[in-house]
Amino acid sequence: MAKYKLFLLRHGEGAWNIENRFCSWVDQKLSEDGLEEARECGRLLKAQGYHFDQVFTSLLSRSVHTAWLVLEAMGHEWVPVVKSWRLNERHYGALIGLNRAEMALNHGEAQVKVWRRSYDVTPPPIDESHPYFFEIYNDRRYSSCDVPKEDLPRSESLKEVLDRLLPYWENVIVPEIKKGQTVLISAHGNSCRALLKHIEGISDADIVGVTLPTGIPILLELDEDLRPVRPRQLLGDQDKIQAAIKKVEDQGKAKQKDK
Ligand SMILES: O=C(OP(=O)(O)O)[C@H](O)COP(=O)(O)O
Repeated sequence: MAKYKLFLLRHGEGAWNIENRFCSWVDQKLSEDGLEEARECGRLLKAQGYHFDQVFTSLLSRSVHTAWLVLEAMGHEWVPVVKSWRLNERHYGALIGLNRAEMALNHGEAQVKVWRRSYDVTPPPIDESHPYFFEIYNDRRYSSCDVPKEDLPRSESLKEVLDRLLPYWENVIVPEIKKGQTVLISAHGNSCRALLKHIEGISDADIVGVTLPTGIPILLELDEDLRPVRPRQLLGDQDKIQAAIKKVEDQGKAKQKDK
């Protein structure tokens, strides 16, 4: 018997999703399609009769903006939105800004899949010679985190994402859920994958096969210990959802041309 409902959402398409570049901690905005995906997500949730008491986002604009558009489309702009770097996308280190299809040509599709989807492989760290280093670390949003700026990640495996996300999940989000609040987490492909791995107990090997599309709400029905009582549900048209997942998987193919 489900006691709680939890919703996870990867933000709508961002500008660098279109360019097929690793975006990660670079603060790209939603594309026109991404804005519409977020609104459509809100309309769908409203039509299905859902509502939220609390929304959690990362510090990155694309997840915040997605949450705002979802709430606006639901007519629930008043719902509190709480932000933390701990829900940020995985830090892709020195890979940030690189084009996945070009990387697949240079390093092979298998290596790109390891970088993108493996559990415990950490990409090379970003350093001051990287074109986006100062844009990220000089940004004021990282001045008031719960760790000093110097201790923020310079690159992360999915495991390291889970390590920094878990304290926030356990200490901030779980208590809200256990109070009976219906929570939406508007985050990113890999921060949502890390949380799914934890909640669903997905193995290190099987998480490689989990890819999340943009703008599709994921409903988790949980028991009193926050364990799933049935498989996750990706809400919406199932053919479109499968096509959207394939689109994300195909980003790592060498032959793929940018839009
Ligand atoms: O910024 C990113 O994800 P996001 O679009 O969910 O924020 C990453 O670049 C996702 O890349 P990946 O799908 O190769 O893991």
